[in-house]
Amino acid sequence: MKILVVGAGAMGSLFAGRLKSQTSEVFLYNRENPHVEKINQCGLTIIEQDNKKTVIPLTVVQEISKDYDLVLVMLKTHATKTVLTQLKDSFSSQTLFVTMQNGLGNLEILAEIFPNNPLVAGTMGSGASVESDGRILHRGFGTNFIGQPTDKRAQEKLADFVELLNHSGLATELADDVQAVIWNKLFVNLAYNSLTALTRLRNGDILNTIDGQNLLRSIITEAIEIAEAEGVHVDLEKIIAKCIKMGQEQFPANKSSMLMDILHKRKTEIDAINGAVANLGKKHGILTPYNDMITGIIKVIEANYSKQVD
Ligand SMILES: NC(=O)C1=CN([C@@H]2O[C@H](COP(=O)(O)OP(=O)(O)OC[C@H]3O[C@@H](n4cnc5c(N)ncnc54)[C@H](OP(=O)(O)O)[C@@H]3O)[C@@H](O)[C@H]2O)C=CC1
Ligand SMILES: CC(C)(CO)C(=O)C(=O)O
Repeated sequence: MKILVVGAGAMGSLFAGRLKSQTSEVFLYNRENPHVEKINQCGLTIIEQDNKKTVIPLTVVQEISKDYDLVLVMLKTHATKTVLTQLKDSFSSQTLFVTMQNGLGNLEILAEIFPNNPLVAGTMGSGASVESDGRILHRGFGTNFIGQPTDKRAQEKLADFVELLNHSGLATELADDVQAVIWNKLFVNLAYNSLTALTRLRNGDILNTIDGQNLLRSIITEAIEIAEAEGVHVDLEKIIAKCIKMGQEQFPANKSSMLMDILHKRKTEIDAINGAVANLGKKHGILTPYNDMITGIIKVIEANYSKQVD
């Protein structure tokens, strides 16, 4: 099975690097940048949990041939439309697209670009950050989940893909209720991504203070009301306890993807995360003051990077 990972940042590098230990038929796509150049010259270095380094030969391509069986989308949500629209004609209608990006609306973006292809969404429990060009820190160790495509051939491809991920050490399960999976991951991102981006802390450090824990609780509580209004049923106390446990055990040392965007003065995924909850609140007539304020503050930061005072 020939696999293309689109987006060679933290997660694209991690997944492609791990898959490469199982199959030679994995490629990464990204526009040229210093991280990409370093991978092509020296291989990808993954710094693992025990700080052991693995160097994996990988190729990051800028040209795509038509014969990819499966495309794993590892872009930031706001880049998906632009990047995949540019590449649109490079794929056959049989290619299975898998998005495991954070936030709401990812499958819908793919469906707009590839209305005739098999598509499936999922979530990542893994976590990583690009530490320097060609080097990533692997610091998130939860389970990944992927829904089931309707198409029979796509189901077979996905089963092979999930097997490769599991053999590569990235624990991955197929999920029957992909909406529940997406919302469960959203609760995590609503709290950790926004709070780490605003405080410049690693995930686990949000939990060091009662104030941090209370903020996590307030942000998630608001979102649970929205989830219910969208037909997704969740138990408030169970979800909050689960999010805290994950922050303590699965990814405490990770620098969240939104923190990395803020540190590198890039656009964040706030619109697909806290902004999406705030928008759904408006749709359902439910107040979401915490998510509104967080979205507003992140947007003010994004719009004023060049004016920041050190
Ligand atoms: N990091 C983490 O721990 C986790 C992240 N996620 C999710 O995974 C997804 C990917 O995140 P992550 O890997 O952290 O993101 P990164 O920012 O590290 O990587 C994104 C990649 O997309 C590339 N890209 C963006 N725009 C373009 C473009 N126009 N053309 C070509 N390439 C482009 C970037 O290249 P360039 O640098 O040149 O712009 C970069 O290599 C996100 O949805 C995130 O929320 C989920 C779980 C954990
Ligand atoms: C789970 C978490 C918070 C790991 O850092 C993540 O999904 C992210 O950083 O985007």
